[in-house]
Order: sequence, then C-alpha cells, then structure tokens
Amino acid sequence: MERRVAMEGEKGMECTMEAAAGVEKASRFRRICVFCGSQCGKKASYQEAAIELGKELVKNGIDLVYGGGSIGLMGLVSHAVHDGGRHVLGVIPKSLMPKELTGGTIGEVRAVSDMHERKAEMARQADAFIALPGGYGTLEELLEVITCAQLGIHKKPVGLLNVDGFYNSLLSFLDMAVDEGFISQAARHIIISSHSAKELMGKLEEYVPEYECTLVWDAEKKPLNFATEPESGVAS
Ligand SMILES: C/C(=C\CNc1ncnc2c1ncn2[C@@H]1O[C@H](COP(=O)(O)O)[C@@H](O)[C@H]1O)CO
Repeated sequence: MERRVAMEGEKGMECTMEAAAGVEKASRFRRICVFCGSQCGKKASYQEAAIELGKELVKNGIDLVYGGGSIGLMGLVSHAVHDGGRHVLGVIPKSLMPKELTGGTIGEVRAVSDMHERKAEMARQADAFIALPGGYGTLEELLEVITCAQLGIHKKPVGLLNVDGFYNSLLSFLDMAVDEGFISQAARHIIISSHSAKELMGKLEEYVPEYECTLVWDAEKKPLNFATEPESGVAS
C-alpha cells in the first residue's frame, strides 16, 4: 500500500491514510536507509532482527532505502518492508547486480554506476540511517555517515541495531578512542544504539543533533550529495 501525499487543502488527509494503513504514530522520518550484511550471519537472531526492523518501519509508516540486494539481511529487511506495504528503494551499481540481486527484484531498483554513487544516492534519499549486523561493506557505509555527521555535512540521525551485542566491541573501541582523545564526546553521541528495533526507533525520533554545521560547503558541489534540505521536514 503506497502512502499518498496529501495535497494542499487536504489537511488531515495524510493522518487518515496513515491510520487506515495501521500506522500507530506519525514519524518524523519519511524514508530510512538501512545498511546491513549481504550475508545472513550465523545466528537466527540477526535474521529475526532484520525482519523485526522492517516491520517496525512499516508500523511507523516509513519507507526503506537500501543497497538493493536480494541476499543476506538485505533481502530480509527489504522483503519485510515491501510485504508490509511500504515503498522500497534499492540503489545498486549495475556491475553488482549479478552478485547481489540473485533472488529477483522487489520495489523500485535504481541502477547507479559505482559504489560512490550508491552511497550518495542512499544518503540523499534518506532522513536517517540504521545499521544492522554486517561485514566490511556495512561498516564502511556506517562509518561514512558518522564521519559526515562529525564534519557537519548532515544532521540525519544514525542508529546502530546492536543485535545480541554484535556491535559491543565496536562501541568499546569508540569509547576507548574517546578516552584516548581521538573522538570527542559530542562526536561519540552521533551513534545511537539499542538492542531492539522498537527502542532504537524511539531514540531516533527523539534525537537532537549536538553538531553545528560549522563548515561552509560550496552549495554547487554538495559534498557527498547529502541533501541539504530534506523533503520530509527532518533536519538534515
Ligand atoms: C569501493 C568503494 C567504496 C567502498 N565500498 C563500499 N561502498 C558502498 N557499499 C559497499 C562497499 N563495500 C561493500 N558495500 C556493500 O555493502 C553491503 C554489505 O556488505 P557486507 O560486507 O556484507 O557488510 C553490500 O551490498 C556491499 O555491496 C569506492 O568505489
């Protein structure tokens, strides 16, 4: 079921549509980008968490942006969102399609030319980011949106779904880097983590960025293509 954007003069229409779709509470986010493994991982809990997160997005009336793959946790989260009737946008480099799109496409698939364009397009489309368990690719994507937040390039919330403590050692490493003077407390607070999708969503809804955009970027160049003015009313 696709959400229709209320036209001018249709005040209240969107709320009615959301209620009809079973959406519990209007979210500040229209689309969330999920980074996750192209593998399923060894524990069933990782797969359950991907499905739970997808259902939580649906419950909150939020659409999905992701890397477009049909494999691993990517396939599970995208199916959960699509099955729940929300829009799914997969952004995938053409050359990766044979490797990561083995199970057929769902939702809208946007083919891009390379990895940089994939990350830029996902970032542009999303109002917030969530990382599920994953490998190098997931970490790379996660760290890029964190470092861009640190530089003041965007103010979109970044969540970590710490399923079964999967990210405990990463979080400990970051705490150690704070203690050792390499990461500031404010920058450490960019990552919002939780063990459950429901709690994480609640924290992301309440997140207030501590970062000022101190850098003046050339508006023509739009660094890394993060949208400066979000379409959904979320502070970018
Ligand atoms: C190679 C370049 C950039 C850095 N690499 C990646 N950028 C974007 N997405 C990536 C990158 N490496 C892997 N991925 C994707 O992440 C997903 C999850 O991977 P995981 O290793 O299973 O966690 C998967 O879709 C990968 O394609 C610059 O050109």
